[in-house]
Amino acid sequence: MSKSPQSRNESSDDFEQVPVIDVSALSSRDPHRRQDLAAQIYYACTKVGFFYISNHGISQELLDSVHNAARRFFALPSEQKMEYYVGKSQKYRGFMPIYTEQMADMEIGDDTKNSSTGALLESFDIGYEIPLDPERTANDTLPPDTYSLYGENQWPIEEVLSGFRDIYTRYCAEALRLSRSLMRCFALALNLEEDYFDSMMKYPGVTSRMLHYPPQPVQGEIMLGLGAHMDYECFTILSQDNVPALQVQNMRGEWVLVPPIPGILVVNIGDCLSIWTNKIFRSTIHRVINLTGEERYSIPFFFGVDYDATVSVLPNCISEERPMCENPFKAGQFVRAQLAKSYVAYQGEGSGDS
Ligand SMILES: O=C(O)CCC(=O)C(=O)O
Ligand SMILES: [Fe+2]
Repeated sequence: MSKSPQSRNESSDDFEQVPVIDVSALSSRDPHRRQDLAAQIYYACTKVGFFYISNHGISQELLDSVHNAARRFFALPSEQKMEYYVGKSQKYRGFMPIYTEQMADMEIGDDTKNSSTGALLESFDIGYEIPLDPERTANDTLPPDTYSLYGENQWPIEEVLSGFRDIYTRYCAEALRLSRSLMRCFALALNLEEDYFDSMMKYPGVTSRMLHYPPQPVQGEIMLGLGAHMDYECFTILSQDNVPALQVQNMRGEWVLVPPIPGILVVNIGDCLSIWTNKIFRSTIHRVINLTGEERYSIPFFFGVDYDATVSVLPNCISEERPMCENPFKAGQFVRAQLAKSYVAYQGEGSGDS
C-alpha cells in the first residue's frame, strides 16, 4: 500500500535505528504501566514513525503458520495463482503477479533497473470481512459500502491450499485484536481518553498482504522490491521472515535497515494517523530491496478506522506554530483515493465482487 514521498526534513534530532518496545503493558490493569508504555510509543511515533514490538501476544506458532501459508501460496503454479488475479476483484483483492506493481520512486542509484519493469515482488491481498473480526459475530453484516471498499476476498479453495484461509483468518483476528489495543495506547499517548477511537473501530478498514520478494534475477543489477513510499492507513503491523530487506529513511535522508528480529513485529505509522495528529506522528518513508540472494516473505497488516469515520485533526495537536494540516475527511474517501493511485497499472475487469 503505497504513496509517493513528499519531502525530506532536515534535523539533528535524528534516528539511526528503530527502537524495540515491550508492549506487554497493553493489556495491563495498571493504568500507570499503560501510561508508561504510551510515553515510549509517543516518543517512537514522533521521532521515528517505526518501532518493533515484543510481547505483542501473537504466538510464534501462528506467525510460523501464516508464513508457511504464504510460502505455499507463492509456490503454486502461475496459472493457479492467476485464478485469484486481483483484476477479477473490484475491491483490489487477490493475487498480483511479479513486475505488475508500479513503483512509487526509483532513485537508488545508476545501477538500478527501473520502473519500466515494475516491482520485483508478487502479492496476495485480502481486506476486512466479518469472519476476520473477533469482535463481530456471524449475525453481523457489513455496513453500507459507501466507498466501494468492503467485500469478499478471493480465497484459494481448500483442494488447492488446505488450511490457508483458516490460518490467514486466525492471523488477521489476532492482528485486529492487537490493532485495537494499539489504538487505545495511541489515544493515551495523545492525551485523549483511552477509548477515544473505540466507536470508530467497529468495522475497521483493514487490508493485509502476503508478499514474496524473489532474489535479484541478474547479478550486479539492483531491482527494488518496493519503491520508497509511505503507508496511508492509520498504521501497519509487519511480520517479516528472517531475510533483511526493509529500510526506512531518517530525516538526513539516510536509509536505516530494519532487520528481522525473531518473534518480534514491526509497527509503522501511516498517513491517516499522521494527519490526525497534525503530522506530530511521523509517516516515515520506507522501501524494500532484497539483496540477500534468498527468497523473502513478509506479511503487512494495514489498520485503518471505519471507512465512514471522520478524520479531523486533533485540536490538541494544533498550535500557532503548527496550523491544521488538512480539513476533515472520511477515512474511506482517503483510502479510495490512495488505492486508485497505487494500482494505476491494474484495470479491474469488473467481473463482480469476488
Ligand atoms: O515487506 C516489507 O518489509 C514492507 C512492506 C511494505 O512496506 C508495504 O507493503 O507497504
Ligand atoms: Fe509500506
